Amino acid sequence: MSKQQFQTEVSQLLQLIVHSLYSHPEIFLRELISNSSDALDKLRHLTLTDDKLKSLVGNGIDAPRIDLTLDEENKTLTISDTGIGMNEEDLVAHLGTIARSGTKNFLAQLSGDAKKDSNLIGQFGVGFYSVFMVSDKVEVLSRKAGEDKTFKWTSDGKTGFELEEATGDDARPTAGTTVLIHLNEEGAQYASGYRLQEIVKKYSNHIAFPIFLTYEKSDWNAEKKESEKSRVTEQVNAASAMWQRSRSELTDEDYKEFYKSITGDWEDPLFWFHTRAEGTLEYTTLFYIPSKAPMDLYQADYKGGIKLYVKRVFIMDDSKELLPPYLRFVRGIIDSEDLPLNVSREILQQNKVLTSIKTASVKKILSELKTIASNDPEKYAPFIAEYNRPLKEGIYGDFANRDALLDLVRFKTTKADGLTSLAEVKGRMQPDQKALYFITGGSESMLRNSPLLEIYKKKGIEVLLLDDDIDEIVFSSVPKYGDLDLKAVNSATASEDLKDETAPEKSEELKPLLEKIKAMLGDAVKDVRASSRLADSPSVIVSDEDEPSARMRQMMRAMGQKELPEPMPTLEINPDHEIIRKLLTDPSNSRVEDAAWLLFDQALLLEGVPLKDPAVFVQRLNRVLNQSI
Ligand SMILES: Nc1ncnc2c1ncn2[C@@H]1O[C@H](COP(=O)(O)OP(=O)(O)OP(=O)(O)O)[C@@H](O)[C@H]1O
Repeated sequence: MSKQQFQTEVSQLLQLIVHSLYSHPEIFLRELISNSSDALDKLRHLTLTDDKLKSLVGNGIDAPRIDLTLDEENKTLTISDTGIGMNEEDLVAHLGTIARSGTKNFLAQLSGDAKKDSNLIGQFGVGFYSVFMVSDKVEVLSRKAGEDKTFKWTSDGKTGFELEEATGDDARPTAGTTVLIHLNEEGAQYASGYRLQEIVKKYSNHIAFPIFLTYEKSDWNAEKKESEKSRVTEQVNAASAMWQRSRSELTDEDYKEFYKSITGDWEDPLFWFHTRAEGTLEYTTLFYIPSKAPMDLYQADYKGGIKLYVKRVFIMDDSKELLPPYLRFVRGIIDSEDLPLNVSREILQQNKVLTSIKTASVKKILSELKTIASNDPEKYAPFIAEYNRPLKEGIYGDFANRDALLDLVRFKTTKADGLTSLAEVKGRMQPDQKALYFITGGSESMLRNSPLLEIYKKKGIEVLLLDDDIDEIVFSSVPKYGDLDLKAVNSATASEDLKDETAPEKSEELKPLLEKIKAMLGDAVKDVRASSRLADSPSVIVSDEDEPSARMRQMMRAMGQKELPEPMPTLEINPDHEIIRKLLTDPSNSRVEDAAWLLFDQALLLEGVPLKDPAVFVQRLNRVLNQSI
């Protein structure tokens, strides 16, 4: 028997682990199962490629499996696999040192602050040594495939380990590794078959090899009216990483069942996108679009819907880092071959591998949706009914994919029934139309009746009706659709587009009246000018491109922004309207002041802006009413 010290780095790492770096000691099982799964993967590969090992299959190499055996009474758990195994040198090298480059560097970075260090260690990975969170004595019996001897490695996880050749009952008849764990106080909770099943299902359900559990099972004997204990061996995992199979092997039913098993949803998903990437980065993604938007879609503390796996080992399932927030309704899995197993949430945020996977995944989801939208609008409609709004958030938040998202979002317009795409609106443009126009700021019926649309109706120009409360914020940040300008109908530049030749003359004639009204309205307006966009209404409020509109200001205030400079809207007057004509022919009319304020207030009301002083408005209205009756 030889007694050996751990490499200094191992001792340091062990110290760190045992001093509760992990808040979930249960992950020890995930780590050991994952090691077994790796060992089985390696041997599987060799039995396919190495003639000597190929010949040993069935005679020294058993069928791949992982066995968990629980001894409830003695509080021991063994994890045994039929994988590649380790010889004496391997055991020293793998379970006595940390061979990874950068280990020293990593340990030097540790600060002693458990929280900070746990993030770092997440990136580094603790692997096998995590077993010492639940045990003070671990025995490893291992026999390397193709060799005869079994070696026994024993350690208390403190200073070092003992190594000897295993004989008698300890000698393994076939290749593989058995890890015998004497559970300590912390680990005693895992001396339960039910608990182990739960952990295996949670973390290792889709490990590609069968995992069997031997434990003391209690069954209710109805006749005797008592529970009976019996020792049983049951397979506890599904043993198929469904997403690792090729698309051609899988039926629609397979996809739907798997969706239901991971989401608990009763309904079938709308669509799914299954991709395997090979090259610099290797990963598989399987994304589903639920037929109904998740209940928490609009809650700040929504749960992310993507499960992250590393080499088929479950890592986490509620991270918000796996897809951008606007795709929070997507469900499914990302399985990476390149991430470390212990990747922590904090690490995920800056991990380059994950960033690349995320970028590619977003592109994939959006392009698949685009294909459905163009090939099968009927299939696309229920998707839009549920998810148009989150896509709009993407237009605002995901600059890199804005163009793709603009093509996916659907709109109400003044011409089309139902919803339509920007591409379709573009296709219906008038020959001399200079831009695409939209109107925001109220309910659909308010928008449809807005005076701002009068001239567009007259000219046959289609206008997008943006009646969602986030539309104004979203679309004020989108200057273009392709090479076409996108303009709000109440913006000054939209009115430029509509100007006709007669306008300058009219504005000359109107000048004295405009100045008079401006003087009367004082600080309430920035300017009063002749309008080129009104047909039936006498007045309208417009705002400058670079200034938030009246309604936007209201929203900003509601969201707690108090320091907003007072809005200075511009009032536009329709030179052809009867009221204005009357005021023009009788400049000394005593009612000009009331008229000026009423023209302004009614324009505000149509914009959906509440009046600052409704009482004054009503008094004025009654005065004018009284004079006219
Ligand atoms: N069941 C096993 N069968 C064969 N070799 C094993 C087994 N368990 C561990 N090993 C060997 O010990 C090494 C160290 O394992 P450990 O879990 O500490 O790190 P890792 O698996 O390499 O890294 P990580 O767990 O961070 O992915 C493994 O790389 C492997 O070579």
